[in-house]
Amino acid sequence: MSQPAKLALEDGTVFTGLAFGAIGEVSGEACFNTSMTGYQEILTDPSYRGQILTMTYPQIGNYGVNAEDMESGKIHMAGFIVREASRVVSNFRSEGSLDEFLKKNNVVGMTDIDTRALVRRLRNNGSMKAVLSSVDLDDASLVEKAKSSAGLVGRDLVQEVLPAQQSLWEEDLSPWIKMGDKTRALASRKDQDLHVVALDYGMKWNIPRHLRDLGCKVTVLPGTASPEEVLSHNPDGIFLSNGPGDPEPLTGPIETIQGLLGKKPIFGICLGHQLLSLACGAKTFKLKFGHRGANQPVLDIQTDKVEITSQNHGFAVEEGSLPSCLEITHRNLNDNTIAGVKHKELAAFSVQYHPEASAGPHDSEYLFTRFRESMDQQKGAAV
Ligand SMILES: NC(=O)CC[C@H](N)C(=O)O
Repeated sequence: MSQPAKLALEDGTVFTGLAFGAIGEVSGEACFNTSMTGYQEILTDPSYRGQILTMTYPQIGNYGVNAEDMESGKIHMAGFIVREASRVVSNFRSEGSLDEFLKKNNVVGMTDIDTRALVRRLRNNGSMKAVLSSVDLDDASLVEKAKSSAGLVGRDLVQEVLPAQQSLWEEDLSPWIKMGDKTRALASRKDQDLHVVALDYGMKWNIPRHLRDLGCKVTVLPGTASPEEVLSHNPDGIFLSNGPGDPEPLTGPIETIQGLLGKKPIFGICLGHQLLSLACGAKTFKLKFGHRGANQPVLDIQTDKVEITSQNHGFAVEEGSLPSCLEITHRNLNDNTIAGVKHKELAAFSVQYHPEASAGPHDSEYLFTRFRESMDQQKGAAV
């Protein structure tokens, strides 16, 4: 029989459920994800650093976990909450249960609360600081801890998930992705005729897998690299990755991007999109409860097509602050916020969502092709 666990929000609400995964206590921002599947990719996405995530889908864990579906080397999120953890793990790819995976990664979890009530509270009142504990079960003490916890705003969380050193990316895109998507338009290329430097702020691994699949050699550098360091690799293009937390305190990476703009084609995803926009003079703001899920509709203004996208962000680029050098290319159709921008004169564009999916639909894969085309164009022009 599991022992009890509690989630306390800074507004004084306390949910009591059962402990799951590791026993312990963590603080973080309470948020929710509306994906029905993909919990392993979500858990290992480094952008969740500092957050306690609740899945809205009521039963999680039924297909287990495996060594292939990792989006980074470990789980970075602070805590994980599900309504019901599947008691049965059944899939031919499964190598273990979600409970064991959480324990192995020392991640505190909880099951058996009314996740609908929690999510409704977060949607109505906004994301909140929270404490999840299976060691302290005193409501007043937990609420106090939630109130005095650090929160996300103004903190540099990227330094906690940065790679220690540069590396050459060597993993291919999973054959399951290609097999599962019969409409997949992208042809795999092995030639590595282009070189991309990926600035890693907590990068999801399916991004360099995609770049490699498009025929790019990918050198991964810590996101704190200087413009000189990046350019010393003589890249054909520069990729700006996703990553955790508030983008505004990341002054070093923003200055680096300013030093790289116009030198080589740039493509940014999520935090990379926010940093590119900040480098061009825009501002970012905190969304009320963020966008997290694999079912977020986005309009590509250029083609007038709607794509269903995978998202995980709590901040966004402020429309009123957009400098005249940037043009809006994509909009989130749930709340009309900016979902993509491009530079009007220089080869630089970015999206607030995740074309690499993992987990989620592959509608937006075309963005990798756009990046490849902008590199091909610039390389062709230079010859
Ligand atoms: N996935 C990401 O890169 C997230 C970006 C940023 N940390 C945000 O929450 O908005």
